Amino acid sequence: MSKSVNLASSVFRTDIFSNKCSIVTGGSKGIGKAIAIELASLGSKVVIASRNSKEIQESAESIKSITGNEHIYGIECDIRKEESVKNLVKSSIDKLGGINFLVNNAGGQFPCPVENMTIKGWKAVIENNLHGPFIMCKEVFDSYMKENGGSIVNILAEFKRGFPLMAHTGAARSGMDNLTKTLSMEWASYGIRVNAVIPGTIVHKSMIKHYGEKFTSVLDILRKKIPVQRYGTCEEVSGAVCFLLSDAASFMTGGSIIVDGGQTLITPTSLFNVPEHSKLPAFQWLNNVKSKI
Ligand SMILES: CCC/C=C/C(=O)SCCNC(=O)CCNC(=O)[C@H](O)C(C)(C)COP(=O)([O-])OP(=O)([O-])OC[C@H]1O[C@@H](n2cnc3c(N)ncnc32)[C@H](O)[C@@H]1OP(=O)([O-])[O-]
Ligand SMILES: NC(=O)C1=CN([C@@H]2O[C@H](COP(=O)(O)OP(=O)(O)OC[C@H]3O[C@@H](n4cnc5c(N)ncnc54)[C@H](OP(=O)(O)O)[C@@H]3O)[C@@H](O)[C@H]2O)C=CC1
Repeated sequence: MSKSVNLASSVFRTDIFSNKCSIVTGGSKGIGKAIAIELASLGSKVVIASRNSKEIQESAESIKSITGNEHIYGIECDIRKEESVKNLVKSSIDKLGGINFLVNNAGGQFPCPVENMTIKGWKAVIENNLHGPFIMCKEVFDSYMKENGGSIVNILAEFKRGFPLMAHTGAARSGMDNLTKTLSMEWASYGIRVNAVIPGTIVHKSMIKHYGEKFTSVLDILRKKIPVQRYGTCEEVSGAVCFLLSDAASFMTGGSIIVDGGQTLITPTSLFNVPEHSKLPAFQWLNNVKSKI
C-alpha cells in the first residue's frame, strides 16, 4: 500500500486509491499533472508519460514531493507510436505491479481552418487524439485489464456542434466518444468500465504558452457568455476523473461528464445573457500546489 498526504486538498477520502496503480498520459503538466497529483494524494501508485523525457522526470519528482507518495514514475512515451506505447505499458506493469486505472489525457491540436490544413497536420492531430488513445487502451487491455478488470477515463474536448478552426480535433474527439461507448460494451464482461470527461475552457500556464496570449485573450469574449462566467481549473477536471475512476461511479460506463461551467449550452440564437456575477468561484487547491501544475 502506498502512503501519501492530501496536500492537494482533494475532496475525496485520502485512502480510496491506496491499492491502485494508474497510468496518466500527458501527466507532465496541466490537467494531466493535476490528475496525477490527485491520484497520488489518494494513495495510488502512478506512472505519468509524455514525450519530453526531462520534463516527465521533473514532474514525477515534483508530484512525489507534493504528495509524499514515493511510487510515482515518469516514463518517456509518444502515444502516437505503437512501440513506445508497448514499452510504456510493460515498464508500468514492472514498476507498479499492475494497471487498474488508465487516464488517456495526452492530446492536443493547433488552431487552423481546413483550407490551410496540411495532410501531415491533420494526421498528427488524429494520431494524437484518436489513434494514440486507441493503442493505449488496446495495449493496457491485452497486457493487464483483460485478466484483471479496471477503469479507463478518456479526456475529450467538446465536439457535438462541429469544431470550426479545429476540424482535426473535433473529428478525433467525436471518434473517441464513439470508441468510449463501444469499449464500454465490448469490455464490460472483463470487469472494465470506460468513461469520458469533456473539459470546457481550462486556462492554465502551458495552455497559454501553447496558444499564445493573443488566442487566449480572444477567448475572453467567450468567458462572459459562460453561465459560470469564468474558465475552469485543472483541479475541477481532475475531480471528475477521480470520481469516474472510483467505486462511486460503479454503475457508470460508456458515459461522459462535461466539465465546462455550462459553456456547451450557449447557442448563437439564445436571447438570454447571463447577468454578470462571481457567485460560482473555482475549486482550487492550495497555492503552493497550484503553482506547480
Ligand atoms: C480552446 C479549445 C479547447 C482545447 C484546448 C486544448 O486542447 S489545450 C491543450 C493544448 N496542448 C496541446 O495541443 C499540446 C499537444 N499538441 C501538439 O503537440 C501539437 O499541436 C501536435 C498535435 C500537432 C503535434 O505536434 P508535433 O510538432 O509533435 O507534430 P509533428 O512534428 O508531427 O508535426 C505535424 C504537422 O502538424 C502541423 N502543425 C503543427 N503545429 C502547427 C501549427 N501551430 N500551425 C499549423 N500547423 C501545425 C504541421 O503541418 C506539422 O508538420 P511540419 O510542417 O512541421 O512538417
Ligand atoms: N485546456 C483546455 O482548455 C482543454 C484541454 N483538453 C484536452 O485535455 C488534455 C490535457 O490538456 P492540457 O493539460 O490543457 O494540455 P497541455 O498541453 O498542458 O498538456 C498536454 C500533455 O500531453 C502530453 N502530450 C502531448 N502529445 C503527446 C504525445 N503524442 N505522446 C505523449 N504525451 C503527449 C504533453 O507532453 P509533451 O508535449 O512533452 O509530450 C503534456 O504532458 C488534452 O487532451 C487536451 O486537448 C480538452 C478541452 C479543453
